[in-house]
Amino acid sequence: MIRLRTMRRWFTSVTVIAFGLAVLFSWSMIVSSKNSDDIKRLESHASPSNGKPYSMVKPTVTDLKEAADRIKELESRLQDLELRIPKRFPEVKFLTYKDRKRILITGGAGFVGSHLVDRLMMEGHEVIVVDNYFTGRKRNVEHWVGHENFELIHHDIVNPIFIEVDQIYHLASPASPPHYMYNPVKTIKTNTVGTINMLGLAKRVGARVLIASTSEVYGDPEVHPQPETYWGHVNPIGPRACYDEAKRVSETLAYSYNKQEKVEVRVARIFNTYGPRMHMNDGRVVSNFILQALTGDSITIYGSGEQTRSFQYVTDLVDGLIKLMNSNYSLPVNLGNPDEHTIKEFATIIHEMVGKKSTITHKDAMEDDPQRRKPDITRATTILGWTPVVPLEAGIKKTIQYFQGELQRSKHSERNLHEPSFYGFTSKADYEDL
Ligand SMILES: O=c1ccn([C@@H]2O[C@H](COP(=O)(O)OP(=O)(O)O[C@H]3OC[C@@H](O)[C@H](O)[C@H]3O)[C@@H](O)[C@H]2O)c(=O)[nH]1
Repeated sequence: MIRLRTMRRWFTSVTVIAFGLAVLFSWSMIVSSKNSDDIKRLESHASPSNGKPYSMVKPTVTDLKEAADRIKELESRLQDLELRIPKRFPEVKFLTYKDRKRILITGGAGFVGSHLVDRLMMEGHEVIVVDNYFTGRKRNVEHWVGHENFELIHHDIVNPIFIEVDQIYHLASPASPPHYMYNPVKTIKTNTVGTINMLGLAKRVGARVLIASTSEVYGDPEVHPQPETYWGHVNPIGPRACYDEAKRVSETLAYSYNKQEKVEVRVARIFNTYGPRMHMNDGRVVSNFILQALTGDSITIYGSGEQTRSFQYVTDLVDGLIKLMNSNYSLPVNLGNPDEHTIKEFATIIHEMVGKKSTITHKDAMEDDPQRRKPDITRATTILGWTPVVPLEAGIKKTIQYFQGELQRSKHSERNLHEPSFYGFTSKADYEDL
């Protein structure tokens, strides 16, 4: 597939260049034949066919000048066309055949998935993204489209897919409460039927699978902070159950395939994560508060604001996911930043950092909203040697800048919305900044 696309790109470029050259060639032929007719006439001192005197043939020089200008114009148009064809990609490492892996990322066009794509691509792996674009966007990965190590497949993993891969990061699922509650049955299908499809694929091709689970498997926890050994406190028929319970089943499926079919599994329990490429309509607290503060709307706290969350920046999560996938550890691992804040405090932080004159207001509490959440990351630290490194302030600063850009873009026309090709890309320099 990758070769076919590369060939198709080359074929298109060659066709465009050939077409341009053909236009140039025919133009110069017309001009030169016209010119040679005139020269012949000049040589034979004959009058032009319209019977005008010899002096009237002189404008051919002007014709030639016009032709030269026209050729220049065509050449520059051709250059413009050529410039559009070859694409500049972020720099990727070269890996030998032995070290390079074929990696499938379900939900790879989403917020977390696309950052993982960037890291794995830059490390020199072959990356295949499968996404149904329910919450993911092509725009998140468009800077890789056309790269020989990259493949983007529009597919819903609720239906089986057959491809040869070494590793599968199974990230596909809506993750924000309003999104997963929007179509609860679909959320359950994605995390159950979709997970079965991925585990089945892993079984057939001998791939290792990492399941993106969640802190929501702990429900409204009665143990604080939450270690992986805690079994959780989930309301099985509440509005969050479609996500919480489906993720719990997803974990159960992983360990059942491991036990019965010897599929190698990894389970990451992901805590609240934020950063660039979050959707403007994501609906989670980080994007809501930043957008409200930037636009001068009221910052809306659901309930008292005494509930707590611990926020991790997306690049820290990506580090943890890659470390976990490549470790020898198969039990669940919490990935989150233990820096805990009440939602009230968080509203004040955003309010101060954005520096606009929004007011902070309260709305009704969400049903079954977990009251305290903070990961115990002892396991990740001791087994993976992983700890989050991005401080809240640095991460929020980057996220504010990103949403400022999004607001600017949404003011522009639809055509401009698709212009920047390195959208939300975290370069090496950006990592050093954090
Ligand atoms: O505008 C808002 C949005 C949210 N909130 C509150 O902020 C807290 C965090 O809410 P979010 O919607 O960001 O995320 P939640 O913690 O409820 O769920 C998240 O948990 C971890 C991940 O697996 C998922 O991304 C998501 O399910 C909640 O207490 C919520 O009620 C507000 O006060 N105002």
